[in-house]
Amino acid sequence: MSSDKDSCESNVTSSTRVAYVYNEQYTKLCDQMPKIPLRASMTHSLIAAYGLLPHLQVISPEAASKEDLKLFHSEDFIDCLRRLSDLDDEEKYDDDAESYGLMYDCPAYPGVYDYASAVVGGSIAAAIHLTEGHSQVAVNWAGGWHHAKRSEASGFCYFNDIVIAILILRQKFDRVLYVDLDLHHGDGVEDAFCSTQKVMTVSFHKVASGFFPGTGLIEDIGIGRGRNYTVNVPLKDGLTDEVFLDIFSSVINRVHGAFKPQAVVCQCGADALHGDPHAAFNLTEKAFVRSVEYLREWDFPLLLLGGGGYNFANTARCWASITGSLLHKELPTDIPEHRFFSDFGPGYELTIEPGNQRDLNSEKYIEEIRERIFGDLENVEVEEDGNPR
Ligand SMILES: O=C(/C=C/c1ccccc1NC(=O)c1ccccc1Oc1ccccc1)NO
Ligand SMILES: [Zn+2]
Repeated sequence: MSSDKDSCESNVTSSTRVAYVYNEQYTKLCDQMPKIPLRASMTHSLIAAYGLLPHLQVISPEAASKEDLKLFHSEDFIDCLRRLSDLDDEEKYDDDAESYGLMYDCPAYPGVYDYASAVVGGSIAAAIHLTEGHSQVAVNWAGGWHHAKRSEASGFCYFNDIVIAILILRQKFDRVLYVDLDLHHGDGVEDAFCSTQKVMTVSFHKVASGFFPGTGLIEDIGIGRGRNYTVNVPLKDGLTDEVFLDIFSSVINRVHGAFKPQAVVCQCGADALHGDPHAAFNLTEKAFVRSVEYLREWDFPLLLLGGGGYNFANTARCWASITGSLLHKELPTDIPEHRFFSDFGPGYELTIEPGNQRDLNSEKYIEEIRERIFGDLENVEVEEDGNPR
């Protein structure tokens, strides 16, 4: 029985409610990630400054247990990260560190285990919220670490919260679709599910010689039973909102028709935005907002995660815009006064200017990859009851 609160609250049902992973300690932990200092707080503060919190169902996460982490990661890798995390910086790395990727891009800084297991706990809480039917959409902007492998940290990713969240969704949903919007190929998630028909991974990313991680070529379509259930959309520098949304909508439309997903996970890595130090694509927040709106129209349980994004103000702009769109709230263009207001200069506006780099994605190139992917998807046929034809 709804109380006499204003009407917009009373007709919030599980199908319109948006779950939002947050608590103060969680955000403070995520702020400590050396590559993205304070980004978690900047994102949360902007969402709060736009008055969105009262319309969200805030879910407070607990750190993932070792059992949770073992759903995907090897025990020796987990133990190594735990051990190195407890050392202070002066201690020398043990020689295992390198074999587990815990050097260079993924230093095992003090407390990294607490950060990485907290983030997995956030994505687990969001996934469970969806399997229990409490809401149709759940968001963990601190998650999305798509490069982490079973026994190896990679590309600033320690534990793969996405793979573990998908495994939890699979406990209830027979077919789960994973969509990766990050500038980089979602290799860790693709590797985890490349040989199964139960999870289709679709990654849109930059491919160029020497660009990390170097995988995600159009001819990589999965192996064994999973053949044709991996989709890679390799793109070039200068990508615009229009070209992206055109290839995104046509590919996702075919994926939907062929794979008939019952739940969707979307990684919204914001390093594909104009203004990111990777300086690759010309995208604005509109590419992300419209992509998520497209996925939302199917009205399947939808889990949204963050990921890359190293222009922190633009990343906050993008994820706040998506959050507002999920709530059908038009956010005023002027950034509201809040703790990080000064980071949003010189324009202090929510919208991101499109980049003007030359678009190397010719129409011919886009048509070639679209036709190739459509052809591969012709081989995907699932029965409504989930068995392959
Ligand atoms: O964002 C990523 C991975 C990025 C990455 C992985 C391995 C090696 C290099 C990487 N990228 C960079 O270092 C990189 C390249 C250009 C501009 C900013 C970059 O990141 C940062 C991020 C924060 C601080 C310094 C550098 N995956 O989604
Ligand atoms: Zn990235």
